Amino acid sequence: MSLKGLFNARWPGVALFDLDGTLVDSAPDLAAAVDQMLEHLGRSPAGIDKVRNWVGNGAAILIRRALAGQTDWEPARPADDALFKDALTIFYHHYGLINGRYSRVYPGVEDCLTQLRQQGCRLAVVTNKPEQFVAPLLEQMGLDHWFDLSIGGDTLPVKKPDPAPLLHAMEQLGGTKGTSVMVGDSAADVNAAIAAGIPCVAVRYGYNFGGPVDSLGADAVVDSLAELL
Ligand SMILES: O=C(O)COP(=O)(O)O
Ligand SMILES: [Mg+2]
Repeated sequence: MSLKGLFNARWPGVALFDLDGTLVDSAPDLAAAVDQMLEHLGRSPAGIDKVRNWVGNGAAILIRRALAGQTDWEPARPADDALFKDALTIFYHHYGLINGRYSRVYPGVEDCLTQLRQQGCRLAVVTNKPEQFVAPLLEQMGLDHWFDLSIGGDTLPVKKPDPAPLLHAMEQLGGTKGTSVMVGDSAADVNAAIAAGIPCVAVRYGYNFGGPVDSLGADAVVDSLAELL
């Protein structure tokens, strides 16, 4: 189905948006906090180009990847448990201080959210980012007022690619599988949507590292959220 057909058949319904790499380019803040954590542990900084590729499966996997200096995507290699816990605590501290400072809303996002709301669509953020960082980032980016609900990576016992966060958000907003759409940037988003039985639009500009976004199996792939309108 074409992008237009996909949306026309579902609107006004429920749109579930991934956060990092879809609505907001948060990699500069995540990279700064990861590098501060690594320096604290006496290690060399990883830099934004590596860190960007480690985002999308939640903070714990981001930190496991950073400790392993991973250049491949799967699986996150196990790290010494005590070291991992320390690293995660240090990362949370630094990210809490820096969250939103260098992050930017992607072009096309404001227009897309404005128009979807005007059409009566209900909107939720469904992210793997830990919940405590979600509201502060949305507020700082001026995006909080668009969303009826946000689900973080630790809001439920499971996170994307498990379908539960998507289904939970959809049900909370009174949506059905026939009237809901997921919009994301990574394999976690597309696989969660497939498992939930709802269509997924993927953006090309985000952080997916598992290969080209076009081969993830999304129902549509766009270069900007403006294309959804
Ligand atoms: O891994 C993360 O913390 C980012 O999560 P998101 O891409 O699901 O917003
Ligand atoms: Mg993402």
